[in-house]
Parts: sequence; C-alpha cells; structure tokens
Amino acid sequence: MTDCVLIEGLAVETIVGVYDWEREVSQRLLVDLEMAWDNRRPGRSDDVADALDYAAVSERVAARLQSLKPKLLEHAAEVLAEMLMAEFGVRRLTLTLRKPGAVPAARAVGVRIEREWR
Ligand SMILES: Nc1nc2c(c(=O)[nH]1)N=C([C@H](O)[C@@H](O)CO)CN2
Repeated sequence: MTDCVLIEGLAVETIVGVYDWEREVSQRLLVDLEMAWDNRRPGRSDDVADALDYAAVSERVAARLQSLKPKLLEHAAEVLAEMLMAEFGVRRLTLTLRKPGAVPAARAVGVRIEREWR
C-alpha cells in the first residue's frame, strides 16, 4: 500500500539554531511531509474524519516547532516524527526540514528522515 498524504513547503517561523544569535531571532523553516495513509476509506466515504487531515497536521507541526525552539534540525525532525505517530497514527513517513538562508551560498540546507513503526 503506497497511498500518502502530502504537505509541501509548510513555512514555520521559529527560534532554531545552535549559535547564540540564533536564540534571539525567529527564522523560517520549510517542512515537507510524505505520510503513508490508506486513502481508500476517505476515498469511498468522502468524510474528512476518515482522512489524515493535512490542515490539522500542518497546524500541529507549526505549533510544535514553535514551542520546541530546537537547536538542531535533526532534533526537530525526530520530535515531529514521534508526534505524528503518537497523535495522528502515522505509521511511516518521510520528513524533510529545510532552513533557507542558513548557508548564504545555498538555496537551502536541511535534513531528511524516514521512519516506520510496526
Ligand atoms: N546537521 C546540522 N548542521 C548544522 C545545523 C543543524 O541543525 N544540523 N545547524 C547549524 C546552525 O544552526 C546554522 O543553521 C546557522 O547558520 C549549523 N550546522
């Protein structure tokens, strides 16, 4: 089963980074998510209660990043993955976090993780 629910380029302003100056300012993170989900039920019922609600996930991801204020992108990614599993029942995901502007010569830098819970 390869059905997914996607979120691409979710922009979140938060405190993030390892350097002292980064603890004083908000910076933009971009979140991409590919979450395995069986879309057959919502496909038949046309009921959002059967779906993995990408609006609800987006809101929760943004709120968690803003409360977490992570130093490392790796930590942020791990915390978000665990949260999506615990709160939304996502069993497999690919999560990409980009930090545009962190390295001026690069369009963006970031991390990508893949997690699966059986
Ligand atoms: N693998 C990582 N490397 C770095 C990170 C990170 O989160 N993961 N963070 C920084 C700084 O915060 C940087 O973004 C400031 O420009 C450096 N390297």
